[in-house]
Amino acid sequence: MVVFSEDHIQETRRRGRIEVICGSMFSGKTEELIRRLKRAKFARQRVEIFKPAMDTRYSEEEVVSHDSNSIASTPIDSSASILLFSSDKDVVGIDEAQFFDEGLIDVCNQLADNGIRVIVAGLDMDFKRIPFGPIPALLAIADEVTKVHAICVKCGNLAYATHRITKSDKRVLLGEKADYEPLCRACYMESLKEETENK
Ligand SMILES: Nc1ncnc2c1ncn2[C@@H]1O[C@H](COP(=O)(O)OP(=O)(O)O)[C@@H](O)[C@H]1O
Ligand SMILES: Cc1cn([C@H]2C[C@H](O)[C@@H](COP(=O)(O)O)O2)c(=O)[nH]c1=O
Ligand SMILES: [Zn+2]
Repeated sequence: MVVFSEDHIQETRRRGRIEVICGSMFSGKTEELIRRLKRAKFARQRVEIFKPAMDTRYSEEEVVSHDSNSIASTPIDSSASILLFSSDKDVVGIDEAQFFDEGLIDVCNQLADNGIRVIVAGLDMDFKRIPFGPIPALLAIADEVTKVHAICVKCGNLAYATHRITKSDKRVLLGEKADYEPLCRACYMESLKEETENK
């Protein structure tokens, strides 16, 4: 029996489905999204990538990973715009999906129902570990879910949450290593305890 580690059918045959890549910050969500989208392009699929226009962290136009991998994208303000730009596409990628409105759930379903492969990447939880924006509902309706993990910067175990270093209670705060760190559950709890003690 021959076992392929990659399901190549996704890259060559037009078949509607929703794939969600989730995890903490630095877990490799964007790299995995870019990897799948670049492979789809090699397979001559018509690909479009969207990101929230407010995510200007590394670039206004491109989707960029923490390791500087990048791919051209279309920044948009509202999930409804995705439908306008996607009718002639085979594959649609969406990064930083946690920042989109709840309409994204219906948009992804409509695209997949129309035969488009939809690949969504986003944070599953905010810095307080509360499920983030439309991601929990997208996980529910997805055909396939991939949870990726960063390395806990305190102990080297697998990280599962994002700890905010910067003092701010706002839910949305763009940032990277100076503002956030990926931690395992035990180190996350320890950090919260230290913060309470130092108040
Ligand atoms: N603690 C960490 N654990 C794993 N990767 C890390 C860590 N800190 C920095 N990185 C870098 O982040 C990259 C993943 O970046 P990216 O795909 O943009 O993640 P995400 O989109 O999940 O935030 C890794 O390839 C690695 O180079
Ligand atoms: C946890 C958390 C994160 N953010 C912001 C910080 C970054 O700009 C993005 C996440 O980017 P990544 O590709 O997953 O590294 O989200 C936020 O606004 N609020 C939060 O609670
Ligand atoms: Zn740890």
